[in-house]
Amino acid sequence: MGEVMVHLQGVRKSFGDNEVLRGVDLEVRAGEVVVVLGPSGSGKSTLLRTINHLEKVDAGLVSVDGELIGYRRRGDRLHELREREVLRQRTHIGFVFQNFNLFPHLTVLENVVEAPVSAQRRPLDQARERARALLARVGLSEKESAYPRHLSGGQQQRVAIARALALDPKVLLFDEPTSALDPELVGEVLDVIKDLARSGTTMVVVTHEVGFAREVADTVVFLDGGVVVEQGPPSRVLDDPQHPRTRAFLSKVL
Ligand SMILES: Nc1ncnc2c1ncn2[C@@H]1O[C@H](COP(=O)(O)OP(=O)(O)OP(=O)(O)O)[C@@H](O)[C@H]1O
Repeated sequence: MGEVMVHLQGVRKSFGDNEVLRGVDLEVRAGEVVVVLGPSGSGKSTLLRTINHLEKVDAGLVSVDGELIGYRRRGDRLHELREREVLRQRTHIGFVFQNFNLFPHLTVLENVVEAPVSAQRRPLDQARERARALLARVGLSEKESAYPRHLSGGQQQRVAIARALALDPKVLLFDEPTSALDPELVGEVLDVIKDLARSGTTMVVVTHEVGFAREVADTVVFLDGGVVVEQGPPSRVLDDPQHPRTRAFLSKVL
């Protein structure tokens, strides 16, 4: 495993009086696949969203590749980053949403080309060439001229993964990437994520797929009530859980 790529320290987040994250520490190293499991409402999506500043933290620090997300240190004080700077940082972080979030009026190829051209100012020809290579990687070369509405959910999610990769992210975040899919389409999306894991992509995956966690995760993080109650290799957390909350969760889902 390489250097620390994502670092969360004492992260807290409330929505009104609902305290959703209650002091989360997390470290993700380059090339590591971290799978976050936990009951519904435990704060998994919120945790993921703090990593690219889609949610602003109330307390604690988040950094990606050594850069503070949302804040800059000046002397010993923290100053909030301007929106432009947050957007720049976000281009180093790929995010794959549950519901794909493709642009409906753009073709598959245009969806993948859009971010590197608009957010990273890459030349169009170069972005197109890279997008075609990524569509080949997710097995969708023949669909480059189709519109999202003509694709299955699994195909749309594979386009969304290609789009996230087009930014050459330092880390790729997945928020329940298969939970909006019909069961028969889940496998094709998980296969793409497994392929990325094998090639050393740094990833944080929030999912309910315990089998996937067992097969792919280097580290399983179990979140409950906004705190990490247990973390470690899948062989330990899933097969020999130490915390009663982890045991209770696994007895329901396995
Ligand atoms: N933007 C928001 N405004 C208000 N409350 C929110 C917001 N986002 C999340 N919450 C609340 O935070 C809590 C945790 O939500 P979160 O989506 O992070 O949990 P989760 O573990 O991902 O759940 P699930 O597995 O059901 O997706 C929930 O009570 C939710 O209602």
